[in-house]
Amino acid sequence: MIRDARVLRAGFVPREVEHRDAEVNHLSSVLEPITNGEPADTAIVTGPSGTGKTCISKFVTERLREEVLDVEATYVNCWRNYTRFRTLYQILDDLGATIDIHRQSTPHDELVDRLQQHDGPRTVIILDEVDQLEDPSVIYDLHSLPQFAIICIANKEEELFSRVDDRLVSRLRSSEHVRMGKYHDEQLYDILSARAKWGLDEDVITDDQLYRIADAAAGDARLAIGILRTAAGKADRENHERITDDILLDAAEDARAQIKQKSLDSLTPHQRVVYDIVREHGPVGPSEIHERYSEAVDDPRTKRTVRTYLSKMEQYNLLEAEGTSRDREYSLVDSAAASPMQ
Ligand SMILES: Nc1ncnc2c1ncn2[C@@H]1O[C@H](COP(=O)(O)OP(=O)(O)OP(=O)(O)O)[C@@H](O)[C@H]1O
Repeated sequence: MIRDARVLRAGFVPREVEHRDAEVNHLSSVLEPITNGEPADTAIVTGPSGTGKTCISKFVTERLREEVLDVEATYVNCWRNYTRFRTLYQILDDLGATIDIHRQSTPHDELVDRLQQHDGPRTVIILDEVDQLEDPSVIYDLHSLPQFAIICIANKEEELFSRVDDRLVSRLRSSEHVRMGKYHDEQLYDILSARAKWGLDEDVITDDQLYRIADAAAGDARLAIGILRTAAGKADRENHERITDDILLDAAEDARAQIKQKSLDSLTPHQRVVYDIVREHGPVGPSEIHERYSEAVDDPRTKRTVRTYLSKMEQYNLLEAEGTSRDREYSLVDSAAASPMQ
């Protein structure tokens, strides 16, 4: 049943990406100067969850590295490494320059100095989930170092810009911006079909079933591939020769639950407190959320930061908001109401 399980994993970067030629070309052209040893502009890649931001950024960087010898790449998930220190440390660690850095005592400036002194090949730094940085000034640190080309990935540009100071906003506004929209069903079908071709034995799933997955995933390639993976896994475990319609129905629910759990596990401790407040008191407005949150934690972040937490959780389908910006209220997403598998 399963020919190559890697192809069905969430983080897999395929040899060919589907339907993103314009975005691939745009991003490649922004990074192109580093292939001649020149500094490149910072690129900002935005779009909803599952639109291929990470995949396309890694794909383009890998292709560059295939073309020229002296380009390196490093990837940091800023949601996981949400402090300035951790992001800088992660990059230095990837470059092999963390020996004698003490996790607690080394000042930030020294980490930045180290990066500045780095005299290895030019390096593309992918800052994924960059809108999750508690202190976005790390973008400024990196932006000013010519030996690094930066790709900043975020869901919404406003969220990124609202949290950085003016000098950085003006620099970022003049950066190259690659926007990714949700996929149409046909596009998702093509993405799924390529994965099924490489990952599964022949005739394990029908075209009609692939279309139904595409439809249920509503533009989100992460969910679409998750449904395919879950269905194939179950069919394989139960020794079916094909993916049955019943398996497919359950797979949509299971894949959503898995993605939700992963998103919950990604929340920072402060975000988790905010999520729990909405769970217990929703529907609830941002002011009340902030009040309750400030009482619950020792060093509360600003209202603006908590608003970005709420927006992120909305993007990741953990929370939903109702009302206009004045009377907006948040509650937990009702998973049962998600677009069902037909
Ligand atoms: N155009 C594409 N061609 C082939 N596979 C794709 C394409 N776009 C996305 N994928 C696949 O879909 C999955 C989700 O994509 P990706 O992680 O890049 O989304 P994202 O926009 O970064 O989402 P998030 O904001 O949730 O991190 C990955 O497995 C990726 O390989």
